[in-house]
Amino acid sequence: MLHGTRIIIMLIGSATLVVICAWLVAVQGTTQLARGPHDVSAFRCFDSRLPNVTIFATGGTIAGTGSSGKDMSNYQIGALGVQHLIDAVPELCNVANVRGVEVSNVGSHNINSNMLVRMSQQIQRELDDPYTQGAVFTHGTDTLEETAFFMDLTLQSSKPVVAVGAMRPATAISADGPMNLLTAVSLAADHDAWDRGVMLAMNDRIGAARFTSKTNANRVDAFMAVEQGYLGVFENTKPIFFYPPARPLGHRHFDISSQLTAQKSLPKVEILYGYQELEPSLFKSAIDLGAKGIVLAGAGGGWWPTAARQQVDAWAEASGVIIMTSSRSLSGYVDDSSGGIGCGFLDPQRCRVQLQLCLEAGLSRHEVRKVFQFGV
Ligand SMILES: NC(=O)C[C@H](N)C(=O)O
Repeated sequence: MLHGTRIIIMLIGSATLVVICAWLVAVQGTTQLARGPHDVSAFRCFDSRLPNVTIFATGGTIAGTGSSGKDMSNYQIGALGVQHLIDAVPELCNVANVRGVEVSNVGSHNINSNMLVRMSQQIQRELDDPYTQGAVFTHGTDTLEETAFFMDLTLQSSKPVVAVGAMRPATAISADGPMNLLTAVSLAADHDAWDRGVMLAMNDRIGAARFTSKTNANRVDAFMAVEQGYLGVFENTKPIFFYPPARPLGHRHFDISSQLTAQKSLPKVEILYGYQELEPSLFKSAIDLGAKGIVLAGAGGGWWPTAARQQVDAWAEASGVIIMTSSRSLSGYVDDSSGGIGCGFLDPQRCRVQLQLCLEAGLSRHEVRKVFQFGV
């Protein structure tokens, strides 16, 4: 009898222990995410089994509204705040715990290097947070590629960062913003997306920030990586990659965490366009206005009129301004043969961004050449 009671007591004790352990594991599971730096109430909805993804909003057409469903060019940019964008896609709650941070609400033609620096520092802090699994930033599409490339060069983390925008305002019939946002968050929440740098999620496709550009001013399928191709696609909203994770050759990280204050802008770099009968005095004006570097969007492999070239070389020599040569063609490689430092595979706008970061880092002309012409 005594023996039987002892067995029953032992059984009850063990069962209680199991229940307590299970409860502790469950509680630990929920509190681990909830206990993060963010109050759970900051999330639109919260499920401890889902990853935490932060959405940084900057404005653009994705946050724009027009007066009618067919208005796709004359609309108000930046009419909607980040919470509105999140609330418009309740399906986000099945994918991730999303939290919105409004960085700005402007058309992307008004983004400047000071805003880029601040946003990069904000996103980096978020990625360093163990409770955050990925980040998304919404942005106007016109200069999306510059911001995405800047983030690619300055952020350091295995976690996914996804750039997203829309070609149609939120009020348009068949607005593309909500689906683009859902795929972007799905990508940022997906473990297969780790170690791939900053990506773009536009029109059911995944592109690398280094190579994907806006190739059409109006159409929904505006973004392409003409030469290098996409990284993957979305099937429904699930990201499917073509290849395992990799970073492009020539990728280099620029640490902007310490040397820049939030008030500071990056060194001034101008872009000039190459054409028949190019007027060289435009370069002189850019130098006189304080440019530390000039990128020429030259013809073909970076060519421009020989007389203009010689004149500009003399000015550059006297002033110490770095002249870079890129191409006005949609894709291709530019080396040093047409003069200046060739931008390699980078288009003029990306060449400008990388040169700004090189100048900020204090690199010499020789070091700048090495950054752009890796492997040559
Ligand atoms: N589709 C867009 O987002 C274009 C807009 N003008 C912008 O870049 O802000």
